Amino acid sequence: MALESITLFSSAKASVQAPSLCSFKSTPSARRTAQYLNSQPLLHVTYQASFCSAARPSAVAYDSPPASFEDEEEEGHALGLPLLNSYDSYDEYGDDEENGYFVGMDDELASLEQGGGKGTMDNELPKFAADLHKRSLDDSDRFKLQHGRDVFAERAFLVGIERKGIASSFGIADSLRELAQLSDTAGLEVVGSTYQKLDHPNPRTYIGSGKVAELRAEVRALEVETVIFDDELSPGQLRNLEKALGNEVRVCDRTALILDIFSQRAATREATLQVELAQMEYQLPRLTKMWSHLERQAGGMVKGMGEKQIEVDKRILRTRIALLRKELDSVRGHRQQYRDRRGSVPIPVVSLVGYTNAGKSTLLNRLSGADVLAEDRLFATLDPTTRRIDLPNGNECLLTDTVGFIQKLPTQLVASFRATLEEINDSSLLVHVVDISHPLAKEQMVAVDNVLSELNVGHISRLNVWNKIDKAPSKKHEEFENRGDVICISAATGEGVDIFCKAIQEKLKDSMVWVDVLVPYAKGEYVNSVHRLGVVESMEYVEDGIALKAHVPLRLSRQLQPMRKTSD
Ligand SMILES: Nc1nc2c(ncn2[C@@H]2O[C@H](COP(=O)(O)OP(=O)(O)OP(=O)(O)O)[C@@H](O)[C@H]2O)c(=O)[nH]1
Ligand SMILES: [Mg+2]
Repeated sequence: MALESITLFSSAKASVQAPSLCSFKSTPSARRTAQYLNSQPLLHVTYQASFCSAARPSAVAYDSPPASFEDEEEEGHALGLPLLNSYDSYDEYGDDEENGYFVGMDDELASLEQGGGKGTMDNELPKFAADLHKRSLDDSDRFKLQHGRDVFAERAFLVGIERKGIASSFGIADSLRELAQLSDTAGLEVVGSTYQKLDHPNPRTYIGSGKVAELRAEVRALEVETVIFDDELSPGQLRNLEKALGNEVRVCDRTALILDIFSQRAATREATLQVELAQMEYQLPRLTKMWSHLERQAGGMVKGMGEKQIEVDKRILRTRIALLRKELDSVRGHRQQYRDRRGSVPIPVVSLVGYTNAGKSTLLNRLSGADVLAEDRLFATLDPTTRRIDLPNGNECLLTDTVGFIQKLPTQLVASFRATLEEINDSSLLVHVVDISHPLAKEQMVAVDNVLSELNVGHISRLNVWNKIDKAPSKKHEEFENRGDVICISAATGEGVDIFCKAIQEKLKDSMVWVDVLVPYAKGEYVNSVHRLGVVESMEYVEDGIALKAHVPLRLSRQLQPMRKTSD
C-alpha cells in the first residue's frame, strides 16, 4: 500500500471547485487518474482522504472495489457517487457494478487485455471523466457566487444545546445565529437548526438519544448534507453521531468549521502552517472513519485491519505534526528577527484587538491609508498587518491589526495562533475595538476580555473604542456619553477618529518614561528620535551637548540610559 503519499487531510475545505475526487489511498493508479483528469478541460480534481472533511466529493476512488457494494453503509456508494476502482480485483467484481469505473496500471492493463476484461485505461477513464463533468453540470445550480468565488452551497443543519443553570453570556439562539454566520462564511447553506435544553451535554451523543432520532428524521426530510454542532465534540461523540445519522451526512462541529474558515483564508506561510497544525491536532484523536471501510472490505476476516491502519495513520500524522512544528519555528525565527529589528527602532506599537467583524481592519485602513481586506464576514483578517501612523502632535506609532476573536474559540487555534497573538505582548497600548451596533456587543466584549486574559497582557494599558456609532441606535449614544473611559467612533464615516488619535497620543504619553539626559553632539540622531517619538519639555544647547527633558517611549529611554544626567 502506497501509504507514504496520502494527503491525509487536505484540509476541510467546505467549498471547493467541483469536481473533487475522494481517494482513500494515494495509490499509483489514483495519482495517474488524477493526472489524466486534470489534463481535461473543465475538470479539476483534488484529493481528499476522508469523508470527515467538509467537502462533498464528486467521486470516490478505491484502490480495489469494496467488497460490499450492496452494503448500505458503503460511503461513496451510499452518496450515489461514481466510484473509481483500480483494476486489480476486477475479475471478481467487474461485471456487477454499474456505478463504477475500473482503471489499472500499465502492467496490470496488459494482463487485463490478455484476459479480455472490459476496463482499460483508455476506454474507462474518458467515460469516467465525462460522467464527472456531467455531474458537475447537474450540480451547477448548487453553486452560488459568494464573495467573488464560486462556492458549492452544501445544505447544512445546526444543532446546539442550552445548558440549564449555566449562565452563558451568549444565549443559545445567539450562539446558533453566530454558527449560521460562520457556516455562511464557509460557504454552506443553512437549511435549519435545532437545540435541546440539557443539564450537561450527553457524553455519548452530545444531545439525548430521543433528540438524535428526531434529528435523523429532520436531516432526511431536508436532504441535509452536513450537520454542525455548536460545541466541540469529543472523538467518541463524533463517532457515535456519525453512526447514528448515517453515512449520507457528514458530522462536524464548531471547531472544525472555524478551522476550515481559517484554512480557506490563511494567506501567509505562517498562518497556513499554524492552521494546518491546528487541524492535524484536532484530527489526531478523531481518526476513525477513513479506514472503517477496510474492515468491511476484509469481510471481518482480517480483524483489526482498520485498527492497524489507524495506528499507521496516527504515526504519519504525528510525524507530520512534528515537521510542521519545526517549520513553524523557523518561520517564526525569521519574524522574530524582523521584530527585533523593529524593536531597535523604538516606535511604540499600538495593537487593535477585538471580536471578529468589529471593524479593526477598517480602522487601520482609515488611519493609515492601508489596503487591508475589510469585509462583512467573520475572520477577514488572519495575519497581523502593521502600519506606521502619524499622531496629531507629530509623533508616530505603529498600528497593528490582528486576528479577530470569537466565543468558544477552538483551543487548538488559540494555541497555534499564540505566537502571532503574542506580538500583542510587545505593544505599548491595546485598543479594544467593539462593534457597538451589534446586539451582543457586551457579550462580545466579555469574550474578548477572556481571550486577552489567557494571553497575559494585563499589564498593557488599554483604550476602549466603540465603533460603528453611525449604525448604533441612539440609546447607545446616551449610554456612552455617561462613560469617560470609552471613545466612540465610526471607522466607516471617520466620525470621532480625530478624538481617537488624540486619545492614543495621551495614552502613549502615559506609558512614556520621564528622562533628563545630556545627548552629546556626536549623537544628535537621538535628539531627532526624542522629538519624533516623545514629548519634549525642555531642550538646551550646552557645552557638552544637548540637555533634554522629555517623556519618551520605554524602549527609547533604555537607549538613552547611558546619557542620563548624573545629578538625578
Ligand atoms: N456602518 C459601519 N460599518 C463598519 C464600520 N467599521 C467597519 N464596518 C464594516 O464592518 C465590517 C467588518 O469590518 P472589518 O474591518 O473587516 O472588521 P475586522 O474587525 O477587521 O474583522 P476580522 O478581520 O474578521 O476580525 C465591514 O463590512 C466594514 O465595512 C463603521 O464604523 N460603521
Ligand atoms: Mg480584519
